Amino acid sequence: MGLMDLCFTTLGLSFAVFILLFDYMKRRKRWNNYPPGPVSLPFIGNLLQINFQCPHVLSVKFGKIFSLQVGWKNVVLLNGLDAVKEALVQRSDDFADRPPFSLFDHLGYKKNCEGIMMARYGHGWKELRRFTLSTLRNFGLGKKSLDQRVTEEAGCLCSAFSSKDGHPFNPRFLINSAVGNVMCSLTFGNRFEYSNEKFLRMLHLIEEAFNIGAGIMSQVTLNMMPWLLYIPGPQHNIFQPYTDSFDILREIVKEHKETRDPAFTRDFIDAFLEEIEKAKMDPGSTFNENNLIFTVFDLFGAATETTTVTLCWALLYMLRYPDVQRRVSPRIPHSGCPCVFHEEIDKVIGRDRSPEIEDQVNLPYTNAVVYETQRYCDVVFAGVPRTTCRDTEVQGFFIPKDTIIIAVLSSVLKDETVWEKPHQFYPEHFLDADGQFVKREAFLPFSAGRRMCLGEQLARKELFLFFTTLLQHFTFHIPEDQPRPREDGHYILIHSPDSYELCAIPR
Ligand code: HEM
Repeated sequence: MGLMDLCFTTLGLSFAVFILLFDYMKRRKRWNNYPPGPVSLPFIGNLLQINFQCPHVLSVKFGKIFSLQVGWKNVVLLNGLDAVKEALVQRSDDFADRPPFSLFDHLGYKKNCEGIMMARYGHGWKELRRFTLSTLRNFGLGKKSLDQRVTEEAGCLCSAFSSKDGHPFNPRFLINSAVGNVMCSLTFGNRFEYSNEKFLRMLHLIEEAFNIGAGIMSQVTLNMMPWLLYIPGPQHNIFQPYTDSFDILREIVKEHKETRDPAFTRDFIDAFLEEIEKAKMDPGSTFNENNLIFTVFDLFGAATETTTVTLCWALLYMLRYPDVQRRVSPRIPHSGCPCVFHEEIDKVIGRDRSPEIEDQVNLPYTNAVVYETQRYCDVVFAGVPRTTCRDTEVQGFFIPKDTIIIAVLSSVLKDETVWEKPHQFYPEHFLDADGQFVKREAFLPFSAGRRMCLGEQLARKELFLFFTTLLQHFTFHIPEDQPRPREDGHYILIHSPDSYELCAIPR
């Protein structure tokens, strides 16, 4: 071997040792009492050991609070009611941040212009969340109340189901259109026909963007290896549905600006434009036009998939558990079981008027079925990632600042120490001995604490009113010659049912 070769080999080896040492230092845990976890591999950490469908499976070995290494990022998973509640509720402030997400950095998200879902915890997020909550909650804006908008849409959804004349169909598309329309009504001031091309394209783009944002490529690969975005390749295609959605929203905002009457606020976009006007002199304000686009996009993304998928699960459970369906709405022939709850919808609401949100208190069984659907299908099964804003602790474990936190909601909704039948569909979880509805502390499908779901009230209304109106008008059957739909489904950020068909028979 020549001197030159020897030099290169020594240099190469030194470099390799340096890189391995650097990687080791990055992955080394220098804190006492940091949550335990599996041994991590150089550079990729525990990436190969993560079970994306059931992230809490390692808790069997490491306990309810355990750690993972994803690349050089420290991740801690919290499982079970006690750990999740202590972190998200009792130490709400410490766990209120979101991790940086390189996908969004490349889309132009920056301080005070990062929408609401992935916004870093701070003044901008607080201001925007307060504004969004009060604008959606006090929807005295425009001519119609929020309840009226949902009820009207539930009627349109029933007409669309009727048009299937009892033939088999997959309900997902119609439900998604109805749920999307409620958001359109709140944010743009009007609903669309389910066949409107612009509307369909927007729903399609949002779904595509949601799936991309939730996919392995953006969640893990681009976050771990953001340099991939600086070289050409198919990874750049992931931005298209986002930029196309932003273009559609930009056009809608432009129309609003042209037709806006400052004396009359029609919808969320008008209300936001008013805030932009007020904040004109403040260059650091969170109320700016790009942030309006990102916020509306977030609202659609957060609201449509979650609510649509939950309603699809609700109908799937009605097919799988006809006894439950019969108790909610009695027209399915049954074999002589006592009719304690059976006539609930017919008895309380009848046929001549639409269900209203006030009916909830008089429909304990129906309400329990909706709650149990959310518990059992655990749509957002691993929550949305959080980050610690400062050094903190949970259940005696030390968790340093900037740790990514996964509060596994599924482990709370199916916590074996809390629920009587955690792995069964059992509406009685939400009923007391007298058949009255009871709320449960471990019912956390919307998460908890500072960053908990902002749309809970709206989602609750939609789930109850859509479900009750559909059950008032139809009985649901599995189409002849089709198998009973499966209840395991698939997991990509949210837990969705595999596609299935049903027959909606008018009652
Ligand atoms: C069944 C329906 C829904 C479920 C299960 C659900 C669940 C969730 C969950 C688990 C989170 C993460 C909270 C956390 O980080 O701890 C979240 C956040 C969020 N949700 Fe929902 N959601 C639903 C419907 C909606 C609707 C209808 C809206 C729209 C109005 C909405 C808007 C949001 C927003 C904006 C956030 C981010 C909040 C923040 O970071 O401050 N969600 N949701």
